[in-house]
Amino acid sequence: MTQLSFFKYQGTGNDFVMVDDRANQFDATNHQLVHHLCDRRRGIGADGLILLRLHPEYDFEMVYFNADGHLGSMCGNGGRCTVAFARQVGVIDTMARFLAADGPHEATIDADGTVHLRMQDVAGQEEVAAHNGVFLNTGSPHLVRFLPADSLGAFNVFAEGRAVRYGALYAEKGTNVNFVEEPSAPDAPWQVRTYERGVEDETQSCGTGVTAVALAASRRGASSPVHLRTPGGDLRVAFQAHPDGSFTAIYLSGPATRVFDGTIEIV
Ligand SMILES: N[C@@H](CCC[C@H](N)C(=O)O)C(=O)O
Repeated sequence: MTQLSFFKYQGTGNDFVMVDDRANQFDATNHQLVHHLCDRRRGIGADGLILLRLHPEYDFEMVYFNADGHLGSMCGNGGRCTVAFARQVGVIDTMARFLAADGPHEATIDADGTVHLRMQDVAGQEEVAAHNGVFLNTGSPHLVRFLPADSLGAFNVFAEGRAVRYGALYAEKGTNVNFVEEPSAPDAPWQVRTYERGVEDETQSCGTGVTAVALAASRRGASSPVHLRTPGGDLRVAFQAHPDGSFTAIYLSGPATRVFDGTIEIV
């Protein structure tokens, strides 16, 4: 029996077990252990687990696992939390250049703790008639489906999201699925609920998901920055949209909070 020290972070309710693995001691192939640590009844409980590792060319590397114990693709909320964590342990001050699953990222931290995370450029988006939505890759794959006014609150995100995630179109790799309601007034936020692949449930918020929604919304008239409201809180996405359908200078901004820390026995 050994003990693992961990920190718990959350960004708009998307929560993560954070491990300082600068000594490179965590066995990243131990999917069962990651799954156990993310278990809300038997472990610490989280939507994912993140290792903060050193990297020779960057301030640090972020290694992200979904709650199912397997390596995930990019995690926007997790990225913001890792930046806040890197500052907590003294790896960075208010600016970071780090490596994640989808490549390099830059970030800054405001005095109030807001983290601005630069996302990878996005080449475009694809109409998906079968699901009445659009598909984009913002570091993670996302289907965005727009719903009629006043329908998001009662919408069955779990059942509908799961059907798309495991459906014929995405069967091989799966996708995250976002359901969106357009703002009722010009300055109101876009409302988003997300079914997350790898968590296999609705989460309180998804950073790469709201980024996908903001870019899809720009094709429906929204201009940068787009304000988005998730069940776990508000996020902002700024970007430059180009005539060829691509997007650059994409920034995801929002809070990233340390919740608690501790140690857990592992076998
Ligand atoms: N919560 C994340 C999304 C993580 C990616 C995902 N679940 C996957 O691997 O498909 C976020 O904030 O972006």
